[in-house]
Amino acid sequence: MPPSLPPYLLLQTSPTRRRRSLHTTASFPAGTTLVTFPAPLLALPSGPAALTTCNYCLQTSPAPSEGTGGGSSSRGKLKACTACRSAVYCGPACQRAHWRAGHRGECAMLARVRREAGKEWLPTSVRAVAQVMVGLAKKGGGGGKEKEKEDAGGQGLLLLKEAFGEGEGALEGNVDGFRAAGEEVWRDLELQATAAVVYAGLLGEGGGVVERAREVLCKIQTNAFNRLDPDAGMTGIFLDPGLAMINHSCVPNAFIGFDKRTAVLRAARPIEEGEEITISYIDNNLPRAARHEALRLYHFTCDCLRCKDDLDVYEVCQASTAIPLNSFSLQPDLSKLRNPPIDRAKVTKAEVEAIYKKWQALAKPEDDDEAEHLRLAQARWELCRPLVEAKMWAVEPLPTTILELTTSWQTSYKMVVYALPLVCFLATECDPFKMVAPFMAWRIKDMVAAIKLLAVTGEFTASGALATRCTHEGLVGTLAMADQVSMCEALLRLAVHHGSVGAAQDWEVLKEARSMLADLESLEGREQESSLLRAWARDPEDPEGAAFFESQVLRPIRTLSSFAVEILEAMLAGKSLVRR
Ligand SMILES: C[S@@+](CC[C@H](N)C(=O)[O-])C[C@H]1O[C@@H](n2cnc3c(N)ncnc32)[C@H](O)[C@@H]1O
Repeated sequence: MPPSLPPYLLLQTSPTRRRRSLHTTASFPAGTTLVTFPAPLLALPSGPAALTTCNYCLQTSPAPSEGTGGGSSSRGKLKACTACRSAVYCGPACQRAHWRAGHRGECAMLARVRREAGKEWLPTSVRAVAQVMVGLAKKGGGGGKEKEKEDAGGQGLLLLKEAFGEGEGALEGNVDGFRAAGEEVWRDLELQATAAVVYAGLLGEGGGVVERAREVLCKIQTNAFNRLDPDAGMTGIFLDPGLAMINHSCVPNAFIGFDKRTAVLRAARPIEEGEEITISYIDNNLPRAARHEALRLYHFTCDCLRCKDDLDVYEVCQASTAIPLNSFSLQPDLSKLRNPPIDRAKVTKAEVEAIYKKWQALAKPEDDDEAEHLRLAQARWELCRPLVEAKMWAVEPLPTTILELTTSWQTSYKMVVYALPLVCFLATECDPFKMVAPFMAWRIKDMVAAIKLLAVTGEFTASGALATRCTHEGLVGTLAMADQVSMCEALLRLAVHHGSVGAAQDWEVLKEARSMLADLESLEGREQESSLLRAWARDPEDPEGAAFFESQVLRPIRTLSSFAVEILEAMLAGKSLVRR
């Protein structure tokens, strides 16, 4: 039993290809933190990010500044290890902790690679395999196993040997699956394994050391998680033998978040006693063929309910036990989540698969050329037309098409005002159906994006500049009439409440939301509005608070959201922008 697992999660072993799985011995409400994994076997920033991300806590920092010319180099606020200069840290505490957690074993190797091969960093998988191989090559302390257990490093070494060994506690490697995946895949693994062995200085060991390293790589590919950071995107890999016992489902009951060097497993919906804990290894909202393609790396065919019955995102949402959590959200109309107003007759699932394939095949512009990006957005929107006709806004690739456009408009002088209806649309018509639990990070991120846009449009409204920056009279009129400060306060209360459940307490987005809320609460002359919103946040059924939220927040957000499609049609399909 991996030591990182608590007693209320039972490891079960069956002879099927799924082998081991984790089951609960108790029930848990949605949002419960089930386990934290603070001491991974491997936690690495990705490739070159080793020079811009603290190698221990994995926090990124501003762009590197020039070295000081002495024995150590300074990279922004990060300081490099003076010996290898290939691992950087945000402070001495992280540097010391990383030394104990594994840098002790790789420092000399990284220094040699820099000296002899001129490489400042290694590809993530190569560095990971080299780290493991160096660890496995260690003979252990002079005092034997018992002595090894006594010190923290020894404990880590024992776990490493167990995970990458052959015994019962060994990680699944799917080696036969990788071998059967074809010559190209197998050869590529060999190249990476060879590089790791060479860099680790173990080539002379003989005895099938490259073969051994390839098996290590197979285990890492099967069990390490891409450390997905909602702010910075992908930032490296994370492997814990306990976390690695959790199987995949496209309708998972749990999800992983990352907080610096710790992975946190939380319940995505209420979980019953005895249920298997599952997470999604991939973006589970893609159409089935795309999901199965993404899962090929794991060498199994998913037979979850979503796959068996080919359920789309709306069918999954309709059956979700997390729906009631939306009473306190921007989509409190629970009947809409249970009976979405879509027209399935307009597009078949096979057509959705075909749309997704063509959408993926569209070439992305290589630079920032605005015209090229617009052409791509137009082509994507045209491909998604059957989904638009069916009003299936939450079915990929439509929400991603809208999200990418919104993200680029947010920072565009010309388009920023139009980004607001789009982000309101995402937060009400796409996100709640795709991610039913309101504490999911992407739902919170879109709400915070709406708050920031409201702050921008609020300034334009106050200065009278709005009408000159926007030709959509409905949008101008709605913003002129809206109490944009109360809208911001309500969104902030939602973000802070749900962010505190589903994310790390020092998640940047959450910290920012907390500080913006404190600023708004201290504004003079808004005592009445604030008190009504506080009442609604305490109890979403509070009659006065709920009425205020409905009329001053939800109604304008729905109106803004209702402009999104005509704005998209005008900007992407050349239709006129309706003036009202
Ligand atoms: C991270 S491990 C999960 C633990 C694994 N079951 C074990 O016994 O070590 C990932 C591997 O587990 C298996 N697996 C995970 N989810 C599965 C599923 N839904 N159906 C079948 N096999 C699955 C696959 O072999 C996959 O490559």
